[in-house]
Amino acid sequence: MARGENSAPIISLKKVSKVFANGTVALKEMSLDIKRGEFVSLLGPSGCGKSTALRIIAGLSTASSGSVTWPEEARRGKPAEDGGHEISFVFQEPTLMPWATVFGNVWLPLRLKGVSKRAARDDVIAALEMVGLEDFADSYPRELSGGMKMRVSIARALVTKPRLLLMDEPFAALDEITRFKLNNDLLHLWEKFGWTVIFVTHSVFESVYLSNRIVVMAARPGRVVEDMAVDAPYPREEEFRTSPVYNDYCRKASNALHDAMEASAEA
Ligand SMILES: Nc1ncnc2c1ncn2[C@@H]1O[C@H](COP(=O)(O)OP(=O)(O)OP(=O)(O)O)[C@@H](O)[C@H]1O
Repeated sequence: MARGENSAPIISLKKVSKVFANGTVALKEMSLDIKRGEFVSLLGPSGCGKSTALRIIAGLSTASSGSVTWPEEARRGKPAEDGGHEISFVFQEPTLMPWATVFGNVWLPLRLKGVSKRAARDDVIAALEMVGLEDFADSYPRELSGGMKMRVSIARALVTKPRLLLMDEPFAALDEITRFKLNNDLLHLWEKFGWTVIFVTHSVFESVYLSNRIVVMAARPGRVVEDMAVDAPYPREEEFRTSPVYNDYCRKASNALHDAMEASAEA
């Protein structure tokens, strides 16, 4: 079956609202179905609720109203153990433990599940190989560049073999060359392993390059204003960045973002 087609959504948000204690309406009636294998970007101006939506999906925050369900799991009759839903989260900052080696940092999620260092070894090395850092297992974070630290953070997210990868502006703090390189590496991994990815970004260019679907959001209150497919084949390599089809999608996404910002300013 082609990715994302003819299957129950992996996660379904129905009219999800989030009102913080100070009265801020971070999300208003957000509905979103994500299917297995999709690479979905949440694109929108600052404050439109992208991170809030991701945190609710991850179970790090709860909705004030509306529902968050996992229809595919329910259909398989196999809810995730301990409500875990096989999710991993990558934040904008690598958030590595400075006193631990690269190996120790990547081992952490398994260690928290009670997996010993010896038992975790193969999985940790496999995750480091995925991000090209297998030779740096004994290095400390201070010895690594910004891009390498982010790779460690990604390896730490991958070591538990998640089905859903949530990424909150993971490359925003990196220089453009490193960002492009990590974009390519992430796409290669996604194509190989078939995860589902929800990727938060401010960048039109990054969202078009990576995703097969872009959900554009507006602020005050945070809401979905456009849901557009990026119907360009993978693998996408550097030539895609200079192709007419890429430019067309960037223009479309840029117009949608512009409209979203106007809608946010008017609100
Ligand atoms: N804990 C909180 N208490 C009160 N308001 C909050 C809290 N967290 C977020 N907000 C507000 O909710 C709105 C949505 O925030 P959120 O961080 O989800 O937006 P975002 O689209 O991810 O923004 P950015 O792109 O700047 O990271 C903003 O107005 C923000 O100030």
